[in-house]
Amino acid sequence: MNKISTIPHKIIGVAVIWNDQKQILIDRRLPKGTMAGLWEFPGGKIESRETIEECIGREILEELGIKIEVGIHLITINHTYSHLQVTLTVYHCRHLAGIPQAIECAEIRWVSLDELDDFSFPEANLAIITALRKGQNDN
Ligand SMILES: Nc1nc2c([nH]c(=O)n2[C@H]2C[C@H](O)[C@@H](COP(=O)(O)OP(=O)(O)OP(=O)(O)O)O2)c(=O)[nH]1
Ligand SMILES: [Mg+2]
Repeated sequence: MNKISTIPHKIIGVAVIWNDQKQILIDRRLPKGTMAGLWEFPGGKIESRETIEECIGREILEELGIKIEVGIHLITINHTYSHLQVTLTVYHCRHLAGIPQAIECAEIRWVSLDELDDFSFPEANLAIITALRKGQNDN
């Protein structure tokens, strides 16, 4: 008999936030909960009646207290974890104002593309990081 999948599906807006030093902002997830302690690109769930760009701007203000410009789409990843399915819609963004604060995460860092290898990310992020590196080679 076919088993109907009942695992939750989250639609997430994700920001790759660049500063003027060509660094990217990453945050470390809290020590408890889903994917505890892993690093990620900041973002969160889309709410009804907002666009993905609005979602990203809102989440970044809520989670980090900074203003960003949401730029071009980088990649959309559909990934299934054991108990969760995620759609990560990732945009290049630019830091505009404010000093990032760890409001809803454990830690934050500005890192270069090369330094991303020193941090542990959720499985779905491999494709995001590959897309970022590919983009770098095109420049
Ligand atoms: N923001 C973000 N989420 C990611 C990344 N990679 C990845 O697998 N995810 C997953 C982790 C979470 O399950 C989900 C993000 O959802 P969320 O931030 O709204 O939810 P959460 O689990 O932190 O907490 P909650 O609000 O559901 O309690 O996407 C990433 O790079 N950035
Ligand atoms: Mg979040």
